[in-house]
Amino acid sequence: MKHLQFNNGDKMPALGLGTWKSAKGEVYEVIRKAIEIGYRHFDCAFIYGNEHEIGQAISDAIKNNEVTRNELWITSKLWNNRHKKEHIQAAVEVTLHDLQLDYLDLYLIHWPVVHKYDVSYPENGSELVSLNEVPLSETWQGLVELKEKQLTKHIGVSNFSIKKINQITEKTGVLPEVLQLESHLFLQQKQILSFTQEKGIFLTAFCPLGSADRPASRISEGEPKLFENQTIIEIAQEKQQTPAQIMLAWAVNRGTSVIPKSVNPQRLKENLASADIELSSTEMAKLNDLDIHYRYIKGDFWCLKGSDYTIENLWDE
Ligand SMILES: NC(=O)C1=CN([C@@H]2O[C@H](COP(=O)(O)OP(=O)(O)OC[C@H]3O[C@@H](n4cnc5c(N)ncnc54)[C@H](OP(=O)(O)O)[C@@H]3O)[C@@H](O)[C@H]2O)C=CC1
Ligand SMILES: O=C1CO[C@H](CO)[C@@H](O)[C@@H]1O
Repeated sequence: MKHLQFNNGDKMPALGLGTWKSAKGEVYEVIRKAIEIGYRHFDCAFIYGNEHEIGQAISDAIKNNEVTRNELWITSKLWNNRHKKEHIQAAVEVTLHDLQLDYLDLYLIHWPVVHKYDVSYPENGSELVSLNEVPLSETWQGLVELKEKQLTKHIGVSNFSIKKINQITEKTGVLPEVLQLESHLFLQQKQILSFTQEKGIFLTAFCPLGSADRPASRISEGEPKLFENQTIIEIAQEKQQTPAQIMLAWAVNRGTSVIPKSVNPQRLKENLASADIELSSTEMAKLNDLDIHYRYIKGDFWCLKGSDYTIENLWDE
């Protein structure tokens, strides 16, 4: 498995398993199967509501000598209602308890958005808290301290713009090690990728297959579908691979890590195998031309009337 190597020698496997929407009652078997077929990188989050079951699967696989803790790369994320400095350590401790781990490999700030403490999903602007009140640099400093306490080996951010990364870095003097964001052939994030490469930040691509199983409320009518794209289909046919494998191989071939979600044993295998597919410079050039800057996870659900969050200041575009 290709990997991204950190300054201290730690290696993040280039292809990991996404776990958003992997349902309780189902995800235990999925994780056991994934470990059996060779997955070593798992992308989790408190808000996915399934860390307890994932933890049980990891713990059982370790007890059963199928894998060691050292061989695994486990990411989790701080939810938006725990951004205040006094809440951060307790939040990671809940995640560590649920995952049955002593440390995470990577902990991320999930969104540059703050909710009130008892609000998981805000329904109106009064349930959101301004970044002027709880600045991202305060939350980032909290993650820096978690790393110092060895509760996580690496720290990073998710859904952050270049401007927000610069802000937290200037305030704390500490650069994120990883930026996780939506990236796929229709949203290639070329400017952010060059910024991160210049700074030595690794990029992890989420929704690499277009996230077709998102909640219906987050699907826009007539949105472009990666699986219907002719260039992807033709390259897949020529190489005798599947379209999903071409989408994932593109992400790995351009030096990012990528975290497709699946609960289907056949697709788990297919996706894992894509990390070893080499694409020629001609194939990469054709795929690089498919960018249409189309975002599936729009973030408009945070931009509620009565709050100061807007699409413009969320993405800084
Ligand atoms: N930081 C953040 O804010 C976010 C992080 N994420 C992370 O990224 C992960 C991936 O993103 P996600 O939104 O799940 O979407 P993906 O782009 O990974 O797509 C998942 C969908 O694709 C299907 N699928 C998987 N493999 C194949 C295949 N080989 N062929 C055809 N269909 C396939 C899955 O179905 P099936 O399961 O039935 O195989 C599911 O319906 C998440 O699970 C989560 O861990 C996602 C969104 C936001
Ligand atoms: O990671 C993600 C998927 O689930 C979350 C909660 O619904 C999303 O908001 C987020 O983008």
